[in-house]
Amino acid sequence: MIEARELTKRYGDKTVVDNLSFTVRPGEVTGFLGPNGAGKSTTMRMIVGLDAPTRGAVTVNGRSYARHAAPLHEIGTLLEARSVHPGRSAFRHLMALAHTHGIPRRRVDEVIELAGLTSVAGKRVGAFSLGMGQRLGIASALLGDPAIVMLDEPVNGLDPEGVRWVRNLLRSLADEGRAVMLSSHLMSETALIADHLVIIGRGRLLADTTVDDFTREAGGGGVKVVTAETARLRSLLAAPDVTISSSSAEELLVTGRDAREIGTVAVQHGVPLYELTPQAVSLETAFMELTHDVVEYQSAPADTERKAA
Ligand SMILES: Nc1ncnc2c1ncn2[C@@H]1O[C@H](COP(=O)(O)OP(=O)(O)OP(=O)(O)O)[C@@H](O)[C@H]1O
Repeated sequence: MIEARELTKRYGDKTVVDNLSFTVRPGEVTGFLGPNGAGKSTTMRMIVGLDAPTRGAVTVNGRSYARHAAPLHEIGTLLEARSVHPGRSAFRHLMALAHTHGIPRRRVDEVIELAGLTSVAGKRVGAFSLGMGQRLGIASALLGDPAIVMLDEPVNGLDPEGVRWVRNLLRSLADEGRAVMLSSHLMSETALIADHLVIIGRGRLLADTTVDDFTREAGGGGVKVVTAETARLRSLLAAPDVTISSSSAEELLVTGRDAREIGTVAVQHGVPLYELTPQAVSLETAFMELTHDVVEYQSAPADTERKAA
């Protein structure tokens, strides 16, 4: 479990992490999201003691990272700027790490296989592709069989097979009871992997919620109903707290009643429905809405760029 309490980091007069409290629980994948410069990497660095908080604290399995005698067994990490000696092979890199914790060679072989690196284990790390480097980073994170796994942008540079591998791996790590935290810019990917979301903007907590609740609440999207009897269904559903709009002859967008309620009314009155779809917004749309005001590096709208060109 990772517990951050009032975690704050200032660089000069700039507060990059601001009074941040959140918990990463065992058995769950927690997605850590925020626009560029929001403070995600700084927070992750503080979790593993690479940066010291200006105020507040963060613990890893109950104590600060530095107080663990064998931290690789507590938390395995993949952080963006990871230093791997380019002249070393993947095997030798992992063996060197294993030596620091008395981890046997058997475990090194295990994580090499788990990460799909068997055929390149003897190759110089300097010659690795971005994706292979990511796999090696994940293998290193898992070496100590840690209770917590924290990965900064783990699917960065991976091909679709690699992305699916990370997704399945993180799911199974959480299902084994580990606490998994990942940061990502890929909202749709995070929606597939994460159970829980911690979203920050300009260093502050914007949302601490589940993926389902987040998209549902941000959505308020209503329910799309397709039927040949729109007029009849409209009158059956009419109520002061119900809003119904229509974009075509057979399509209604109903807000104020969920799909189950609409379906029940339709069946009770013999109105055939061809479609009944809750309009949940995508995580990406919900994220953009939430973080719109706190984006540090705002791009110009595409049409402005075109005009300027
Ligand atoms: N050592 C440092 N000195 C001064 N400012 C820093 C330092 N490290 C980070 N910052 C600033 O802190 C802010 C947060 O940076 P951080 O890298 O934590 O954000 P992030 O959410 O990980 O961003 P990204 O998604 O782009 O990786 C940025 O404005 C960055 O410029």
